[in-house]
Amino acid sequence: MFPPLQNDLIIRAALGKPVPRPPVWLMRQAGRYLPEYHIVKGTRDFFETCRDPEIASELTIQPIDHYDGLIDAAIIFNDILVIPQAMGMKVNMVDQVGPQFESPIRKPEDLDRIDFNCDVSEKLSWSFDAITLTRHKLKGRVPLLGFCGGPWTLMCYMIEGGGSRIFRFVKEWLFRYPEDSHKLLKGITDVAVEYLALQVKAGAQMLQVFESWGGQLGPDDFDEFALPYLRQIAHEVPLRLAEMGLERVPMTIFSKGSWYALDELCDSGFDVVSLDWLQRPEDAVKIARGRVSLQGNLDPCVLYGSDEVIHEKVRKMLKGFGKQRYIVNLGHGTHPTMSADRVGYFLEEVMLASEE
Ligand SMILES: Cc1c2[nH]c(c1CCC(=O)O)Cc1[nH]c(c(CCC(=O)O)c1C)Cc1[nH]c(c(CCC(=O)O)c1C)Cc1[nH]c(c(C)c1CCC(=O)O)C2
Repeated sequence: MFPPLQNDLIIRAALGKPVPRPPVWLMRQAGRYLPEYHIVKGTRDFFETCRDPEIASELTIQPIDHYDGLIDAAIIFNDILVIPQAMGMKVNMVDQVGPQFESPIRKPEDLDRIDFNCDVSEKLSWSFDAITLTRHKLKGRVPLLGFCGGPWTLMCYMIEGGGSRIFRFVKEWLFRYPEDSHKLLKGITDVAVEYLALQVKAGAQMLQVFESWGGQLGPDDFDEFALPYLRQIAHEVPLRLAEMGLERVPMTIFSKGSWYALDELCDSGFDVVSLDWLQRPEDAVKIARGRVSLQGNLDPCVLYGSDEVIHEKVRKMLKGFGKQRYIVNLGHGTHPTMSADRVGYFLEEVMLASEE
């Protein structure tokens, strides 16, 4: 049904199969640092671009064209906040501010407003259409990744109503209303499982869960409020795929700031653990003991640095992780103020270092 895959490096690396060189892609590789992103997006509303399969597929493929041959995966152009939207919440993307929820949930009674039984295939149908169209347009050049937000991270946005510095409201839930917190986290998890499985049905060849606010939790609270739901996702998505008669695909967990949980994340059922730059590659490899593949982890701001610094840091990173069971990436997403040429220089250095 889809064109045959010509580059399966990331799938092989994720599953621990031998690769001639480590694959590379970048979190937020589609977006505002690319001049052509602004041309296509224009003044359109951000979520409108996500919901339009033609535009979403074009934005997804932009970095693949721009860095032709230097990027080994495409990630569907979308956002983690579409799960709260599917569950009935209104979210706007405000220029220079970021996401803003119209009425965040602040008290346990507000859970009555959340649609825990939403019909994912219907509510997010546009997202599946975008994945299917993108798979065709990619013509098998690189695998297409699907994704969703981690339950704890989505709970943060649903309660805080946007970004936050101290996460006062969501932490009040954890420490005052733990049962309601678990009810919400469980509800988000169920939707996430269905959403990920349906992305695979639509054509996604690998999946990543973005638990971007993982590091806001201390180790005990991570074990109570984040880890069990991540485990549930890793366990249930393959079961749901089997029910639908589909083969499982590799799954990655990126829990930013959760360095203390690396050992547990290696046993959580994911194939790949994606790291931020707070961890030394050598230490991560030791802790992982070959249980998973690792992804990451250059500080994205290194891309603001000189040629020499990028050259050195790329080599040090590759030496630390080794070239097998490893996917090259940044430790978090690209920034809008990065230069597309510097991103290109980084990718070229990765290719050179991989062949040394
Ligand atoms: C936390 C989070 C969000 N969204 C996402 C996360 C997890 C990753 C991370 O931790 O960064 C995930 C995401 N968001 C986007 C993608 C697309 C695919 C890709 O990685 O290229 C992905 C994977 C597009 C986007 N998502 C967003 C943009 C910018 C939209 C625009 O203004 O043009 C893009 C390209 C908007 C967004 N979406 C979100 C925020 C906080 C913002 C505002 C960011 C900002 O203003 O700098 C929520």
